[in-house]
Amino acid sequence: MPLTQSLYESAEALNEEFAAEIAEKLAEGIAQRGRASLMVSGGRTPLPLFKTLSETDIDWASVDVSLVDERWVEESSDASNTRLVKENLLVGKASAARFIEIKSAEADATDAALACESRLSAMSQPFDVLILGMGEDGHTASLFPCCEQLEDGLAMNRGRVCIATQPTTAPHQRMSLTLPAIVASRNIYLHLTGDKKRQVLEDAVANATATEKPIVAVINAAQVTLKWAP
Ligand SMILES: O=C(O)C(O)[C@@H](O)[C@H](O)[C@H](O)COP(=O)(O)O
Repeated sequence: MPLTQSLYESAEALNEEFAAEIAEKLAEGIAQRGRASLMVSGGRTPLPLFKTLSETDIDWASVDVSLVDERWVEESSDASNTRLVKENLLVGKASAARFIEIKSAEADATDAALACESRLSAMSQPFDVLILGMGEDGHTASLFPCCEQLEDGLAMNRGRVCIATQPTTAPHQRMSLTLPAIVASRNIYLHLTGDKKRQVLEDAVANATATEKPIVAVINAAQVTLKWAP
């Protein structure tokens, strides 16, 4: 599948145009199906986009928001993607959106995966807009090249929407959407900033297998739009 590339001169330009495009796709979903779904990634890259989106005119009361992946930590932790989203996206105009929690009280995310799938099933699926990030090791969502659960995460025929993963090269157990749940989404974006990540992506697409660099699994299976700025 081809990777559509939207390259911007600055992160500010990217945020403005990307937020407007997300607004348009969510409005389409609401017009056609009554509600729309927005799946976001955590990490540092989306922070300025969250701020722009939170002030964008969208019928937020008709939007369900959740996470592509979560670190299995308390919401009070700085590493919590839930906290990041609640403090930076679900504020201002976007505070009217409904947030579907990925994290729950179980100590081990493995014991929480089926209940998490059931909460996500309340959202309009396939997801209208899904935004991925990527690590410099080629992981996306919490599908890490090093994790034992990668085969399960990439399997297209096991009927799973999310699984627990345990990276060995990054902290925290995770909950992650699986490849089939990601690639079923209506509009899939890969949001990257900086030359280094663009180089990692180019090298991965040219030279790596899906298990070596899981971002390749997504690009091979779906139409993905890269949103990149320096
Ligand atoms: O919770 C997470 O860790 C993610 O959702 C993860 O997949 C992230 O998108 C990449 O690790 C990039 O992270 P940065 O944006 O911080 O570089």
